[in-house]
Amino acid sequence: MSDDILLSAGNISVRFGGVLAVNDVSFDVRRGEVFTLIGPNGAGKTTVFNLISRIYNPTAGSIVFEGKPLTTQPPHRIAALGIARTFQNIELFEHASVLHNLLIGRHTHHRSGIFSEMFFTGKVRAAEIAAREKVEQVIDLLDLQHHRDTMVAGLPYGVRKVVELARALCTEPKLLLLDEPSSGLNVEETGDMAFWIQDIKHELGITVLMVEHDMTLVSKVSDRVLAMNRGEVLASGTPREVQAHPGVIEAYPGTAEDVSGLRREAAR
Ligand SMILES: Nc1ncnc2c1ncn2[C@@H]1O[C@H](COP(=O)(O)OP(=O)(O)OP(=O)(O)O)[C@@H](O)[C@H]1O
Repeated sequence: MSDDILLSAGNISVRFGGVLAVNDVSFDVRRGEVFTLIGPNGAGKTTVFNLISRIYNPTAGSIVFEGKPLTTQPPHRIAALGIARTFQNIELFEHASVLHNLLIGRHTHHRSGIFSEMFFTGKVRAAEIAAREKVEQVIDLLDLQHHRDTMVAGLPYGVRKVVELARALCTEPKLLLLDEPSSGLNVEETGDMAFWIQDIKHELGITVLMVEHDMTLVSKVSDRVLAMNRGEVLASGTPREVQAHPGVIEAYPGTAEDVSGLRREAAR
């Protein structure tokens, strides 16, 4: 596997009873890029995400991360390997402040041994200082200073999405999985989200693998796109190439709006 490939999925399939949710799908995610999975509802995008986070096991195929097989790793090792994710439905501690959520997020992924923690050794102190510094850096990057001491439950939905993104970044991932970052956001908030994703790529150099429906966001931030339908790969390439692909436009029978959105983006 070439050095510039961070994650490689080879001929992966997943079957749930009679449903072949993912059927012989292969793709590579290059270091430093934003790679996006698109496709109509039920295409298999979330299942691919859940394979990478080790929530599911593939029925067939392999996933390799930094040259090592990922599918032999237990789910709790994923964060330590350098993979962080956000969820379609935000998962944060509602009754803790933004700062605490970020510190907890950081802490659960960077544990020292029980002995060092009990005696608060130099190593633990250094880790605590590093955690604080990282959290402050992320608060600055995502412009969350104003909300740092606010309880998550009291924040508007759009800000909570940014906090969830911040929590994932505090673990200093090599690969960030974003599950529908624009879901529930209005147009202006989606524009802000595009801006944060670009900053994460350019300023932190983090590779992003995203599932997203909003084609404006997809076109703005993605280097490459993989379109899926009914568990299979329909097309892959730049956002423009994929959106102009006849099979992709055909696969969006849902609403006229979806299709015209795709055509509009492809024509830009
Ligand atoms: N745990 C499960 N058990 C049984 N079937 C499942 C499970 N997870 C997903 N599926 C099925 O697998 C197929 C792919 O679903 P998946 O959620 O991956 O699609 P998706 O592209 O993420 O869709 P959406 O855009 O609606 O989130 C669907 O037919 C779905 O019903």
